[in-house]
Formats: sequence, C-alpha cells, structure tokens
Amino acid sequence: MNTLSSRYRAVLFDLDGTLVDSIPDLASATNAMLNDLGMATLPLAQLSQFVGKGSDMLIKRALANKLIPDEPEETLFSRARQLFKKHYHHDNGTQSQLYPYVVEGLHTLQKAGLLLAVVTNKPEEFTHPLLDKMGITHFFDCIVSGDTCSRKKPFPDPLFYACKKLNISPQEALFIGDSVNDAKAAQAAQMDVLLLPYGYNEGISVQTLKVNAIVEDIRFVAEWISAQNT
Ligand SMILES: O=C(O)COP(=O)(O)O
Ligand SMILES: [Mg+2]
Repeated sequence: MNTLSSRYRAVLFDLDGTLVDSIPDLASATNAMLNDLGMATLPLAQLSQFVGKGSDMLIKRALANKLIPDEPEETLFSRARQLFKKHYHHDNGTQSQLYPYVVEGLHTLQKAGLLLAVVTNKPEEFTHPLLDKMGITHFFDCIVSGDTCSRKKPFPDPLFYACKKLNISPQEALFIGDSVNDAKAAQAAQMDVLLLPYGYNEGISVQTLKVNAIVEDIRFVAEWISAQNT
C-alpha cells in the first residue's frame, strides 16, 4: 500500500543523467584512457553524447569519435577497456554530483510507501560504488545494472528483471529516465515512463520521444503520480 497512487507500486530510476551528473568522472576516465593510448582527448560536451548504452559503447564511441562506431580492433579495444576500468574505478564518484532535489524526491516517494529501484546501463562494478559515494544506496529495494541481464536498455529485460525482484507487474511500475534508451525500454516493457530534460540524450532531444510526460526534476515525480489518480 502507498499513499500516492492507486496504480503504481514502484518507481524505477535510470542512474547516469537522471539521479547523478556523472559526466565529469566518465569524461576524465575516458580522456585518461585516450591519453594513455596516445590519442587526442575529447571535449566533455562530445563525451556526454556518448553516454547511454553502457561503458563498452562509451569506449568504442570515444575510440572512433563517432556516435555509431565501427567495431574496434580487438587488441586495441581490450587494452582500452582495461585502461578505462582502471581510471574509472579511481575517478568514479569523485566529481559526480546528485542532481538538485534527488534526495528530496526519493525521500517523498519512499515515505509514501512506494518501492524504489535503479535500472542503469552502467556495469555493476561501477554502479554500487557510485550509489554509495552519493549516499543514496539505502533508498533502493532493487539495483539492476547494465551487466545484470544479458541485454541492456533499450531492451526491456532489465525492467522486467527489476519488476520480478520487486514482485510487481510492469504496469505497476513507473520508470524515470533521461534518454532514448529509457523511453524505448519502457515502451517495450509496456511500462509508463517520465523523462527529465537535463541528462545525456545521445543527441536526441527528449521532447521528440514518446513518453507519458517530461518533468523538470525528481521533485515533480510524486506530483505527477498523484495527479494520475483523478
Ligand atoms: O552507462 C551508461 O552509458 C548509461 O547509464 P544509465 O543507463 O544509468 O543512463
Ligand atoms: Mg541515463
């Protein structure tokens, strides 16, 4: 039972670009990797468009400096991956920050009795340390990372996995994200979805995506949920 909604029992959250502004650390680790490989570093604005489909895709995009990269040569990719991991384990959570009103928003939803979960494309080895460093791990009943299931968002698998763990149906969940991967995964899971306009969107404006609504920040999630009761 919860006091906000007759329809939803849980709210699922994307991580990068939704709860946490993680691009400073992702960019510094990616640029340290490029530097170690003797390649030119990339501007933060460019790298922020490369975030969304997990760290392997970020590495491939950075190596090619292209949103849709060719497959990199195997030895180069494996070296790059090793370097990225080393640097990101060091940098993860050092310059990243929670977006405004995240704690307030999560607190309101939890207090109302809704279950909360994270469904991110970030690999597990980086998800947990980041949530811990941001001090928000305790809010979540379930945490699903990019390598928890064999397919990540935009496939619906991680959303189904979270619902199964929470013992609810996808129609009883609301997903909150920042990108086309979140919108598509929710659509494929037949789950309602709200997007935030401030995250990383792979160059695709959230206004062009098919979603239930766009909300300014996490504070407005509770408001939107209770408005659906009428
Ligand atoms: O790791 C990424 O590329 C994106 O992660 P997200 O799914 O939390 O936005
Ligand atoms: Mg995101």
